[in-house]
Amino acid sequence: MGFKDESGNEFNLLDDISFEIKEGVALGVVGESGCGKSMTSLSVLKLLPSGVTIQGGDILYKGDSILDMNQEQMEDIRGKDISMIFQEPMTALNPVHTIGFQVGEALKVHFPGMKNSEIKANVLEQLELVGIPNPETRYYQYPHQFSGGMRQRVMIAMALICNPKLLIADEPTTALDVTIQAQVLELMKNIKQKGSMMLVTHNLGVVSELCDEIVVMYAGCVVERGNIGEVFENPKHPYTKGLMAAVPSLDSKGKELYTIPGIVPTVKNFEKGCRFSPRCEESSEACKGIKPELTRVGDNHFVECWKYNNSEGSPCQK
Ligand SMILES: Nc1ncnc2c1ncn2[C@@H]1O[C@H](COP(=O)(O)OP(=O)(O)OP(=O)(O)O)[C@@H](O)[C@H]1O
Repeated sequence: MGFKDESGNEFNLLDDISFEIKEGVALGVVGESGCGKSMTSLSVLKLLPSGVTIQGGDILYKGDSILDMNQEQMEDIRGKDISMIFQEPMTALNPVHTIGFQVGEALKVHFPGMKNSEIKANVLEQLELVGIPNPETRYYQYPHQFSGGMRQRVMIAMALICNPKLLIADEPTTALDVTIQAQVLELMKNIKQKGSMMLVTHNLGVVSELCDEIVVMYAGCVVERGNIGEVFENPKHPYTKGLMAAVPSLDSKGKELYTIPGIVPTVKNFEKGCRFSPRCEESSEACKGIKPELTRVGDNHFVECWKYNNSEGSPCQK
């Protein structure tokens, strides 16, 4: 996936992204800001910002290519089969429509035969399920009458109203304060029982609580992915190890918190070889020049690092 700058130069924002979300599985996508998490999740629903295009590869939903789908087919899938929760509920909600209208809109679009009374009953049930008190009253209220946490619950109700097979949640708790975050996470845990989930977050703690599998992204690439237990117990990529070491814990109280040296490069400054090598404490000459391939290092555990590329692993079958 790439874009052209003002001078017409083309840049690859995402490269060689490969992963699968199986039915009933919650996948966490982590990485620092600017690593490409949001671009990856937006591409699943073809909601990329203008100027950013997908130039190769494929995105399959139940075996069908999303990239080959036309506008009408995409509209049929969005909100019904695959739905999305965004970081900022206020920007995603329309201030001039009631909450009831907005939550029920997807039902009207996807189930045109559904009676208004049925739509309302479904909306009230959904508002109740996501923990909004007094749904009968709240149904007729507007977004500005809701707190940040309640607005996020409305967003979740909107995303779930058609019982999607896959829910994509991009930093669903970032804009909320800590106590509300905990409540929304609890809600997400319940949602997880109902289908597949792709959870985009900076927060490894959230991933460990909610997810079955993890994808670690760095500078537009997947650098490690696999089963959550395996990756957390035995992280292989120096970047994953760095992210884990940077999580504060009770043991680290009073000690200086580890930070990964340097910053994520912008797309114009990606290294030719391993993109993490300039920040990597384990890098060697082998890391410069050619990008490593994603390599299998366990049953469901893959890593893109020269340390494993030639010796311990075998190339991943994409
Ligand atoms: N509209 C755009 N046009 C071109 N490049 C963009 C655009 N939006 C984002 N980018 C670039 O794409 C790359 C990936 O950004 P993305 O938002 O996917 O990262 P992220 O990991 O989700 O970050 P965050 O956690 O801050 O949301 C970054 O280098 C960013 O600068």
